[in-house]
Amino acid sequence: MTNNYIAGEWLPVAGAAPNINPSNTNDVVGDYAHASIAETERAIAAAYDAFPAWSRSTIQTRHDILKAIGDEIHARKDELGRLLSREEGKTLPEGIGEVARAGQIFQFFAGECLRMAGEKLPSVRPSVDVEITREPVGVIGLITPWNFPIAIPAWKIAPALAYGNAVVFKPAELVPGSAHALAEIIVRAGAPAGVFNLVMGRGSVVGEAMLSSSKVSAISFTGSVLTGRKIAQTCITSEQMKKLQLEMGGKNPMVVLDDTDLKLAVECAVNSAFFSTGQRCTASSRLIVTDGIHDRFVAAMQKRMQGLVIDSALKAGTHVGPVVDQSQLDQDLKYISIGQAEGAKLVAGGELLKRETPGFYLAPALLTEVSNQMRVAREEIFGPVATVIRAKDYDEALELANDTPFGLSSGICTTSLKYASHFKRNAEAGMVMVNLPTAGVDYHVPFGGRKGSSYGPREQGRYAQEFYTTVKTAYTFDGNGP
Ligand SMILES: NC(=O)C1=CN([C@@H]2O[C@H](COP(=O)(O)OP(=O)(O)OC[C@H]3O[C@@H](n4cnc5c(N)ncnc54)[C@H](OP(=O)(O)O)[C@@H]3O)[C@@H](O)[C@H]2O)C=CC1
Ligand SMILES: O=C(O)CCC(=O)C(=O)O
Repeated sequence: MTNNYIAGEWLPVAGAAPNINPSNTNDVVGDYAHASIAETERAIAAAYDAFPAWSRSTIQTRHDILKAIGDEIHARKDELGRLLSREEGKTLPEGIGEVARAGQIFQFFAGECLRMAGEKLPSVRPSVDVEITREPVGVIGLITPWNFPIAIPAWKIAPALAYGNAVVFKPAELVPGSAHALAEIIVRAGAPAGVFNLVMGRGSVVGEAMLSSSKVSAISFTGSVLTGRKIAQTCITSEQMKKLQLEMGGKNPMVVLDDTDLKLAVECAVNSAFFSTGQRCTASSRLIVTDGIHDRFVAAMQKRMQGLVIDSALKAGTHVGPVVDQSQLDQDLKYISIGQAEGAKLVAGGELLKRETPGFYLAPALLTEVSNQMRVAREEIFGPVATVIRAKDYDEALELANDTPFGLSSGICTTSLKYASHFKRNAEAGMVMVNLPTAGVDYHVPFGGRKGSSYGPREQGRYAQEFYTTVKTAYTFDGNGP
């Protein structure tokens, strides 16, 4: 059984759960610990005790630890990528790519340790100086989803440690393997006891213990809107007001205009909607296509989708791996039926597939004749299911793109500089992509959305310091006269 890492020790715990390979449900990746409330509280207390010393550690110490973590992840990207793909179901190139990205994130934040800066300003009063500095926040609880088993933990853990915070990390129950491997690397790199704690287990047990603890100053969460709202309700009450960062769902539009390069638009749509099995909060799930190109676009999509290889994540040549588990598969199938019942037409995919090994294989689905008011166009499905919505022109396409409760990523495919520039300025989203998939972001720039997609400061890049630090303004009177 694989243990939790609490207070500087790998601790055996009472409970464990099997980690199943979605490409082959007969393959158990391992049995991973399930922590209790008491064990979670122990991890929180250890982080709380370790915080003062770590917050005063030198930037060189933090840099060296983060760099060692990033370097080891990078050096082992093939092996760790295989583990990730085995437990989550994204293809091997996607798994290896994600691990490489996690390594780069730690290397980036190693550099950020050395780039911490403050400000010195004149005061409005004589002989007074004002200094503005950033300080760590305290113990930060990190709650992560299953769809990016190492990159999302990396982009929360790396800035948390870089800016001097102590961490209690709860990975998603479905993907403990990558989290455990990452924890081993962090420990090996020399993070002092208590500074980093891995507590695997249920959201309803471990997660909730973190939310209600007065020793946890801040929570960074990525996952569903439902859980995000619940977290907000627990963390911001009359009893406690934790600092919060919530990254939740998306219903990301990709606008395709008449003047687009059709081949490019189809590649962007297939990548955004179906790669990583559509299980990305940045996935394009609404393809908003103007009249003049609509039918040609749908036909080209059907043709392109016929060429997609859906198979085991670990098999060479697979383009789309399995859905992560039975419950997500049920959700995908349910939404395909809901769409059809609402009047949408299933023009490609949507059927269950049998492969050499038993797994959750679903042919990516394309629904046409979708209106923006249908449930399939409004609710996050989180699977390889895309909808096509017809628009009469650019203005209507933009209006439809913005008519959603979400606002994470928004894309446009066009050869027109005029429309691309207008879209960049007017898309109501945190990220805008021109002639690119809506998913797949750089690791050194801010990530996050608007409206129902995100709450709190941005993640990633140097903007991450907004969440992982707190600002101090210090005034000094030097005793001299004016
Ligand atoms: N926007 C995004 O990036 C993501 C969106 N989703 C959406 O969420 C749906 C369900 O996926 P799911 O993984 O269940 O998402 P959840 O939001 O339930 O899970 C995300 C994380 O939160 C934890 N969690 C669950 N309940 C609580 C709680 N009460 N208190 C604290 N932490 C909690 C989970 O733990 P545990 O491991 O026990 O579940 C997991 O670590 C998907 O179908 C998709 O629509 C999912 C993943 C990512
Ligand atoms: O698109 C990406 O690169 C990141 C997506 C993501 O963070 C998510 O799906 O949770």
